[in-house]
Amino acid sequence: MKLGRMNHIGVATPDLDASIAFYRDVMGATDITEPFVLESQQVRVCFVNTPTDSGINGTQVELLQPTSPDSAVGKWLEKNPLGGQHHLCFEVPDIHAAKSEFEALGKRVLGEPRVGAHGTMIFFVHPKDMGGILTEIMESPKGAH
Ligand SMILES: CC[C@@H](C(=O)O)C(=O)SCCNC(=O)CCNC(=O)[C@H](O)C(C)(C)COP(=O)(O)OP(=O)(O)OC[C@H]1O[C@@H](n2cnc3c(N)ncnc32)[C@H](O)[C@@H]1OP(=O)(O)O
Ligand SMILES: [Co+2]
Repeated sequence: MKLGRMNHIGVATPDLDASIAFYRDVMGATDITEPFVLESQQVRVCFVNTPTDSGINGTQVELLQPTSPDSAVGKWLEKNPLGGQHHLCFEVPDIHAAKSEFEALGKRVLGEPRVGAHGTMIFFVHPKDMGGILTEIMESPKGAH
């Protein structure tokens, strides 16, 4: 696996609107997307866009509020009620090649690739195989490579 761009840091929150206010009022974020529900992951989600020198394509903070207590984020919040860093997401050019490479290294890929919040395919690798960090692998948007 060749490490790609860090696309986003997933942050779980019990209150998405309060987290949006925090990033806007405390952190000075000026570009926060409208929240939407992603049923497949049982989350309400939005992105805090961080600026870069060139002004484009900064790493995002992905704010996640569970829509069900039985979801992955819901269960995580049960153990971490204040919320916090939930996962890191790296881009790859080819999602299926990346999956095969992780599996060949004995890493547990959690389910089949599916469409993520950016409209490209994603999968997750088990935190216990990744130094304690739940890792999301995301196919880059077309034209990024
Ligand atoms: C918005 C859409 C999408 C995107 O496009 O960006 C997303 O980001 S969706 C994000 C939410 N979806 C997911 O997280 C899916 C993948 N996650 C899972 O499949 C599960 O959460 C899990 C990682 C397999 C854990 O589930 P489970 O085994 O049922 O929970 P446990 O509580 O028993 O955990 C076992 C073990 O792992 C530790 N753990 C769990 N989650 C994390 C985490 N986020 N980071 C680090 N470690 C984690 C947990 O503490 C347990 O450890 P021990 O207590 O030592 O046993
Ligand atoms: Co994510």
